[in-house]
Amino acid sequence: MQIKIIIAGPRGKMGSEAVRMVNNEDTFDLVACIDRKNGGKALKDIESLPALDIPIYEDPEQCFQETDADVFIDLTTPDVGFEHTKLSLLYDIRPVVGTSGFTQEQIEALADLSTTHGTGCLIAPNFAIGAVLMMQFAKTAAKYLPDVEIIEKHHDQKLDAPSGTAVKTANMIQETRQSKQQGHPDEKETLNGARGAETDGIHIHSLRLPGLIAHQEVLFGGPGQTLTVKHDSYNRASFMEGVKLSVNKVMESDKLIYGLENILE
Ligand SMILES: NC(=O)C1=CN([C@@H]2O[C@H](COP(=O)(O)OP(=O)(O)OC[C@H]3O[C@@H](n4cnc5c(N)ncnc54)[C@H](OP(=O)(O)O)[C@@H]3O)[C@@H](O)[C@H]2O)C=CC1
Ligand SMILES: O=C(O)C1=N[C@H](C(=O)O)C[C@H](O)C1
Repeated sequence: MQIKIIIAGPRGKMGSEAVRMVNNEDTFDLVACIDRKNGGKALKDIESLPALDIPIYEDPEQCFQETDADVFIDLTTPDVGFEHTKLSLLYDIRPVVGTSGFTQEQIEALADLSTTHGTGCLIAPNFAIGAVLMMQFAKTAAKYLPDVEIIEKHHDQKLDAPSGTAVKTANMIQETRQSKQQGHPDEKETLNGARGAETDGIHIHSLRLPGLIAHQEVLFGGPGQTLTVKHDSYNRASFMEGVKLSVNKVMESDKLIYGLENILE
């Protein structure tokens, strides 16, 4: 069976990689794109993209209304991605969302909409299989070594901090770790932010530098020992196996799935 796909953000770093991946998959058909143009070149003039003989929409609602599609892939920005995903569910087109930076409330709202419509939806904070394994190993380690800090490092064009991966890692750690405040009870920051962001006592430090792609270390400490679980993405192709798997799996789902670990066999 052919899976008909819409992509939003086709000229972006991830979106352009997804366009190439979909074009190279025999069972996937790219049927439309949502692209705001943003005063830049037309999609057809972007050398790194394959020739696209499909409708390109600026208005997402018009795209969902007029396009016969099975799956919608969003790789845009947090605010826009949330609106796109809502609309896609309203039109019963299954979203696969890589866009990060959604709040917990937004994810819950999308889960409700997905269930009400019986339309599958997959939100993956990280599509790289290695990153998912890193999160799972961290979840296991936290059971035995509950003192943990997360360092995530990304390219300097990233809009959201902390990364979706870091937030998801903290959530997964909370599933096995007893709630605790870490560090000295009397510790004080002499420079605001020195101890990073904090959720349930877990500190998250976000680094942004040119040259980086997507990297994370989860550090655990116990008496006389530390353990580091680390993952690096060196290019955006690292995410594409996960996008492929998500497109196939969302076709079989009638509710929202949050995290690639829930579809890995
Ligand atoms: N889940 C995962 O594994 C991964 C997730 N991500 C996430 O994916 C998202 C995209 O990342 P990345 O590709 O690096 O970012 P880019 O900035 O390269 O791409 C984002 C694209 O979204 C487009 N866009 C912005 N606003 C709109 C709009 N109103 N309508 C249509 N398109 C719009 C931009 O268009 P324009 O060019 O005109 O500004 C741009 O092309 C981010 O949220 C990132 O965190 C990234 C990597 C992996
Ligand atoms: O913006 C990125 O690049 C990435 N964003 C995702 C996140 O916020 O975790 C996934 C990956 O880290 C790359």
